[in-house]
Amino acid sequence: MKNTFLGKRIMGAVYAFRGAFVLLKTEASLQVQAVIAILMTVLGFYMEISTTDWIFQTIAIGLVMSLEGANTAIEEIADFIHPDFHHKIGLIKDLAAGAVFIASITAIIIGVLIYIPYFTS
Ligand SMILES: Nc1ncnc2c1ncn2[C@@H]1O[C@H](COP(=O)(O)OP(=O)(O)OP(=O)(O)O)[C@@H](O)[C@H]1O
Repeated sequence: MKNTFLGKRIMGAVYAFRGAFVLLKTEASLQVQAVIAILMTVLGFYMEISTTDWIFQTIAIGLVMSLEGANTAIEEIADFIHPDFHHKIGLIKDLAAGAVFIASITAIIIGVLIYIPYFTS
């Protein structure tokens, strides 16, 4: 079963699920983002936002959390290949963190654009 096409896809999903679980269990910034995601979901139900708004909110949450996961993987690779201080490693980590920062600003703007009409009507 493990060497069949379907078996390999299932095992890939299991490994990916394990990675997501490790991220949630160990990464403080991802835990904070998960709490914010839950709060925004509760707010979405409370304000009864539209399906389109749910789509944008879900994409914004997924974008930030998945980029945070990629950022963590990049940090792990950087520490593995060069555990000592090096300006290139610093730059690589800053660039990866910068990507999460851009996604976070985007998510905040999306959130403001979604909820302003609900709070002002
Ligand atoms: N080996 C290194 N060489 C040079 N600069 C580094 C190195 N490690 C970290 N830095 C600098 O410190 C910053 C923080 O790095 P760190 O690995 O502690 O990530 P972090 O932002 O604290 O993320 P996390 O809390 O998820 O580990 C980097 O963005 C980089 O500027």
